[in-house]
Amino acid sequence: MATQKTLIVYYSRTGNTRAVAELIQAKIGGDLVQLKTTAARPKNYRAEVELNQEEQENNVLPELETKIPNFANHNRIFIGTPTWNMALPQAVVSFLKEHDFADKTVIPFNTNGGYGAGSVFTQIKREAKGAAVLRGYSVKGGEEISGRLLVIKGNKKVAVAQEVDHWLSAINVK
Ligand SMILES: Cc1cc2nc3c(=O)[nH]c(=O)nc-3n(C[C@H](O)[C@H](O)[C@H](O)COP(=O)(O)O)c2cc1C
Repeated sequence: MATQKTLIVYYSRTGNTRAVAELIQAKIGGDLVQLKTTAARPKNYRAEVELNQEEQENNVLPELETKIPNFANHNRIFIGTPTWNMALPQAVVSFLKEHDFADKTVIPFNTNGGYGAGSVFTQIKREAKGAAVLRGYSVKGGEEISGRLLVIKGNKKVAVAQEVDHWLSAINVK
């Protein structure tokens, strides 16, 4: 079997999805990349909720500042994303549309405010054309709406690390 070159790409506003990405990297290695948009996002939560909804409704694809020059060299791509308005943040849609996933293995993961992954896994599956998309992992992260930002830390982080281990074993990813 060809050697696996792993990329762990994630989008994260308040650090929860990043925390999961780091747990995955600690477990199996790989290159860790945070997606950032060229234009600064609103700092204010309500303003981000509104801008995001507008972008989703109008299929706006925010330009990404993050470029991954050696993307083609990776055959295994983890994609981490929060749920925004029960769907993907449009920056993650930009990333999916900008890259060629043919013959790659894609492994999605998600954090959310308690309402679940929404459509993020089905959207990733739809956009990552030609990829084998493995079963994703989803966990409750922050609730910025109630002022809870980064919660995947301390004991919760230990528990999430165990769940990540079980998930990776179950999908046979080493
Ligand atoms: C713009 C925006 C929209 C959100 N929409 C949802 C939602 O529809 N459902 C949900 O469960 N959580 C929602 N959340 C909460 C995030 O999914 C949750 O806090 C997640 O852990 C944030 O990940 P991060 O810390 O990596 O940014 C939303 C957060 C933001 C900022």
